[in-house]
Amino acid sequence: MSKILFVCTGNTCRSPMAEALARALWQEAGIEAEFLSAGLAAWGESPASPEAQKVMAEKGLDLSEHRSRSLTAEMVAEADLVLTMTRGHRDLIIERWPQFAHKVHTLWYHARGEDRDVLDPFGGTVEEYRQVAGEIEELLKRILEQEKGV
Ligand SMILES: N[C@@H](Cc1ccc(OP(=O)(O)O)cc1)C(=O)O
Repeated sequence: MSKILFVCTGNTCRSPMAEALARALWQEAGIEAEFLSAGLAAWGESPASPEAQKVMAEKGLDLSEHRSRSLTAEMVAEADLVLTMTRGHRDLIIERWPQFAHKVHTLWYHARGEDRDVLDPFGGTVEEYRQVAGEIEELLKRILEQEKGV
């Protein structure tokens, strides 16, 4: 079973939403995979931001149990694929652990081959979070289609 790790900065907004959305999409498609998320600058064990929780709840997904975690070498080593929200995140991971460079990509690049970032909604409005969640969901659907060989 493949293991996909999503990485952002704080692990309270983008990567927890990506993790929850991916789990739901893959489950719906009947494809087994394991998902987790972490942050490069995660602070303690913080819950997902209230806006992220709200936007996920609108989609029937529960982020209330989420607690932020810092990315570790072990997490990267154990993942089959590491998808980052920005090129900066990708570059930092590769700088820290060059031996895993082959499996670290941005979400945008892996989904669409484009050098773009999923920008940080931290401090933004719920509508901004909704847009970011929509962007992440579209990119995940593209990856899922590729996995299904569509
Ligand atoms: N800006 C935050 C850190 C932070 C940054 C980004 C952020 O969003 P995400 O979880 O999507 O990286 C969350 C938290 C702070 O000052 O503590």
